[in-house]
Amino acid sequence: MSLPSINPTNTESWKLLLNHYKEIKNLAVQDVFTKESNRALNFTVEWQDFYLDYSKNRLTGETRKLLLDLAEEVKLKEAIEQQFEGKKINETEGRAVLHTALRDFDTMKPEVKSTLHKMKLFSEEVIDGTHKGFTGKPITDIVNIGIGGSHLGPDMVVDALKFYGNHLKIHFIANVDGDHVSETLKSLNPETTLFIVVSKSFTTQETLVNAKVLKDWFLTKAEPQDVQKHFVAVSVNIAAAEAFGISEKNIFPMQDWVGGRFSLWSSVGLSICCAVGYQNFEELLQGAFEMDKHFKSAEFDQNLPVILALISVWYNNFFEAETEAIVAYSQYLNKLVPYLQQAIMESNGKSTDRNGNKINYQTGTIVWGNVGTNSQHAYFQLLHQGTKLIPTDFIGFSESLNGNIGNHNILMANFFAQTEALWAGTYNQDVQNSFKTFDGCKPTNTLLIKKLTPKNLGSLIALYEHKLFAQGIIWNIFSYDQWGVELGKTVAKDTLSAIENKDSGLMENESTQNLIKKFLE
Ligand SMILES: O=P(O)(O)OC[C@H]1O[C@H](O)[C@H](O)[C@@H](O)[C@@H]1O
Repeated sequence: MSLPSINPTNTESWKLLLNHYKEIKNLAVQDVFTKESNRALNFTVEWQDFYLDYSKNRLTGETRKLLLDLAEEVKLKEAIEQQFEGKKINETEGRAVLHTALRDFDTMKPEVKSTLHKMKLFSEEVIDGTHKGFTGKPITDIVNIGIGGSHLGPDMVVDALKFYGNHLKIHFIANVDGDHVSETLKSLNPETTLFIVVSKSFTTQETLVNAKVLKDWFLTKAEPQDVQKHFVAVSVNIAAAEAFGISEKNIFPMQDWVGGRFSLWSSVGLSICCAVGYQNFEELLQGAFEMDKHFKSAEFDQNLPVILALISVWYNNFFEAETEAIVAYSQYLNKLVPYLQQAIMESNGKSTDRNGNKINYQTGTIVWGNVGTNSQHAYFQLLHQGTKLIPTDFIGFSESLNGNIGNHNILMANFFAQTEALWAGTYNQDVQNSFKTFDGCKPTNTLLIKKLTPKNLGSLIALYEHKLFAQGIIWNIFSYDQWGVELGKTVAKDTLSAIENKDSGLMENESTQNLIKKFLE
């Protein structure tokens, strides 16, 4: 059974939404809070430690109803079921999409269970010092070598859960930039460093090149037989990892039904496990599992990922907003946006529909942002008074982790103040100075979460995973392939031969030829 393929613009609800949009697009809706009783509570969803207030949006009860109808008409419910049932919904690659199976503690697949067990035993030995380096010293540093999904997820989570961390220092090498590799090596001692080579395919150029550079560096101080104590791999491609010189017992398997950008829950999360301990890693998974159950079973009008997806479609396809910002008021979530950029933009950056036809409406949004309050002093001017509409998600936590209540109160005062200022602007105020006039009506979703725990982080990540999937279904695209990335990789092989052979003529394009010539000078 394949995913339903329905052009959203042909649905009845889309047509009604178009008319409805015309009616409300120019309304200054700031005063909905005085006009509608219980506006805030009517547009709020409370679930476990999460409180989503989406009342500061340019939508009414009618908008919500029509958007919910749209979700029904494109058969979102059926699509969700197909994903969780393991149907091959990644049709262009003929694969199921089951990152949710990695955290399904009710019916865990045996291969998932055994990999988790292997991760637990290994990480415990590294943390407690039982696992020794080639000179008998315990491990102090871990280097995760991987790129894209084999880097962004672990890097983000290790940083986000720093509070729960132990003595191990985790480093990440993704870029093939040799300067970065050299800078990282400066602080490392081969006797006490563990390298985790993470590549689902074990064919990614950057990762294989970096892994070889690091192995060569290691072998300047150690003997070939010492490699097994210092190099482990995470991959679907066991044979390629073995060919690199890592023995099977040191390879942590993963499955092809786990997409790279959704793989932090798999053995790709080994560096997370080592950084915060297996128990915290399992809680991260538990949090995601809770969100999975919510996504699967909650009515759409109470369903966090579905609500966020529909609001985003409303701005993207009707208001023609091209981008959306995500601003987390927690320094621990410094790397959330780069992580979400891959998850969201690699998934929904598509212009062919599920029937293989060119699409004539907008799909994937451009996602950007940073942490608050830093963002306020950088680009918030554009949110407040620029000409573009930029719907923004605000993510904040009621409790801080280290105390320091004074700072936390100020942080959160800014968090609340911004959504209010963006919404209200100077509406209804007698401002004589046009430069100091703020239109307001700038939409925001506020996600207030009790505390940054591993479990809540797991739920938060899964929330965005499901949001992007729901959007992909509405847009009638395949969210789980990434053919666009492949072309660049192929061309890079040609440019590398042009560079290595010192022959810019190997390239067809005149501009590229000239640039390579200049580079070779
Ligand atoms: O894990 P690997 O096979 O090395 O792949 C790493 C990355 O490669 C490409 O960039 C893909 O587009 C990503 O989705 C993937 O995460």
